[in-house]
Amino acid sequence: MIDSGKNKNSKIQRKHKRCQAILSRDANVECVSHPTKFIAICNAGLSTGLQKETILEEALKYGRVIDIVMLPNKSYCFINCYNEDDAKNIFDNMHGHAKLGQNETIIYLSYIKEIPEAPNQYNQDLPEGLIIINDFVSADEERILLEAIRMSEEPLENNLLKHRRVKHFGYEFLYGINNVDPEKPLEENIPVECDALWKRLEDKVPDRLALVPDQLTVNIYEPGQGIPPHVDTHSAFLDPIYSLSLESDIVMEFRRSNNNHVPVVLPRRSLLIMSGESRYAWTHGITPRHMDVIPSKEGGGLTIHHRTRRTSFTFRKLRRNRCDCAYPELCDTYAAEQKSNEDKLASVAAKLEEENVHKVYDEIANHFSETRYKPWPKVENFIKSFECGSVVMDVGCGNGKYLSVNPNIIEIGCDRSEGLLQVCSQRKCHVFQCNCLNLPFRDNSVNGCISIAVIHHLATEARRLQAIAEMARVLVSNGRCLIYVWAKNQEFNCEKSSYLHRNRNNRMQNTKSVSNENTQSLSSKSELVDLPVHMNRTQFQEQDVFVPWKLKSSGPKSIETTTEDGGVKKEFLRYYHVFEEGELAQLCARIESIEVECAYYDQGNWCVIFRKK
Ligand SMILES: O=C(O)CCC(=O)C(=O)O
Ligand SMILES: [Fe+2]
Repeated sequence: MIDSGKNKNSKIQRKHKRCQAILSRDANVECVSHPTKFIAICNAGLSTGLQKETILEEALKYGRVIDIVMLPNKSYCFINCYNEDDAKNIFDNMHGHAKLGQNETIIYLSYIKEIPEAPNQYNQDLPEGLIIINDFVSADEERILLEAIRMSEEPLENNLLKHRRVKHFGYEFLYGINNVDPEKPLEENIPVECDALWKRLEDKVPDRLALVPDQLTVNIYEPGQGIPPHVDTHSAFLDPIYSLSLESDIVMEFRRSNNNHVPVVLPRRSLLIMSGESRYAWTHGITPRHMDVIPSKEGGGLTIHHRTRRTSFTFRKLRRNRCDCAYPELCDTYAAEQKSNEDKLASVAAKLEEENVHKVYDEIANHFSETRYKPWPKVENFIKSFECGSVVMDVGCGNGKYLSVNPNIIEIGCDRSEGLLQVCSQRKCHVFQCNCLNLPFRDNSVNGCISIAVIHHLATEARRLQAIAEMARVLVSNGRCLIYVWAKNQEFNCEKSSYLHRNRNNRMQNTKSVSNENTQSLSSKSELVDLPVHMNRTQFQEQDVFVPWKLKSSGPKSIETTTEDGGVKKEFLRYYHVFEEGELAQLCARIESIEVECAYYDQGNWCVIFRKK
């Protein structure tokens, strides 16, 4: 069907009305029927994929523009025109037309009373520490500097990858690691033609901002090229960083967070100084495009700047000490130190677990197994709640006492201790050896997990979290997991754990600080050392403790005492992290893929049941 002119007009009018309703509802903008210098354009906004420069380029064909206001995620934008005549001309030529962008959508214009608050303005409210010195070099100097770098016109291979040409002086900036190698200076130093700049800088800025750089990166941007948003690596360079813009103006975008975006015009021959917050905490980048919206030099409005080639000289001084900036969340030095501390701690923790958990359980396996035969009712109920044919994994299955409570499901046990696994095998249970930090199972592969009295043997929070995350990973969607850990508080709601019941002596003092051979060897590296040895059957005073296991036989890693009957008794020290109330549930809450269904106290343990989403 072909639209008659009349039909078409009434269709435009209907859609126009709908747009005005959106403006009023969404942006609280009042549309008026008479011309004003303010125009709203519907179907032309950031959410429809249009850029400011596209809209401005079109509008400038019909009138002068002071500003274009685009709001994040909106399908409309606003034009602040030079005067009503400019606005009328723009309105008459653009309203109902379909020429903006690639998607051919019809745009609708409305006169409005006022434009909502503009989020930011060019070069106003510059990021803290950002300075632009206009005309830092003369046209003659610009020519001399460009000659001095004698850039090859041939694009190099890695530069093709970066979509711009780059050349380094003094030290090479290694893009693979985003750093420099201070031990490998380049043959070519910063050209001597730059020397005069540093004296000039000294006269213009406070001493703190006047460095003599030892590294230069020259970037050549053809129209359409840019540099992705980045923070220059903290550990590589000192504060400040300089960037000299040659051959043409450019807009550099500074961002601190999603809604903290400041586009800054860098005029040709100006020097940009990034110091303090702007150097350490804001990213800077150049959007690859062919034109920029910039304030027009005359009249105070906006204009389009069609890019031509820009060459920038970025001068920096290598950092030879550690970065001690005030922005640790963005600092690679800080991140590397954190990582190294974490790695050290993890290695100490692994050793502690090896000596004071794995080896001990191997030694005491048979004796331990004799004391563990009665399933706890709530654990048993949990295992029995799985429907026929379910696969349930017992992570840290010990002597396998839970592996045969539900004959309708397939229960698989795993444990780190070979001694305990042997006990399981004798009972004909399905078991294998692994560490609960890395379960050799596929993602989403089991219906249930239990972990009874296991993760309290892991010596850092990160490792306890990892063990829970592993169980979450292997569970199918809607799969459930039950975790028991020893509670620091052995008496909850007047319920004394059986652990305390068994204490006949009711000793007052319940820890003795003994450091065995093992803790001494770790003591220089970790807080996890010199742990108190807990007196059996008493309340815990500390969260990280050694809990003794007394065995009447010989073996390593034990303290020997002579018993009354003259026999030799060995005391093995097991490492425990006993949990505070809420601690286990809080750990689980940090894993996004799961939901804690219930948390309770049972026989001196904190317990959590979680479900995979
Ligand atoms: O071109 C510029 O002005 C900046 C270049 C830059 O940020 C860099 O090389 O790290
Ligand atoms: Fe940079």
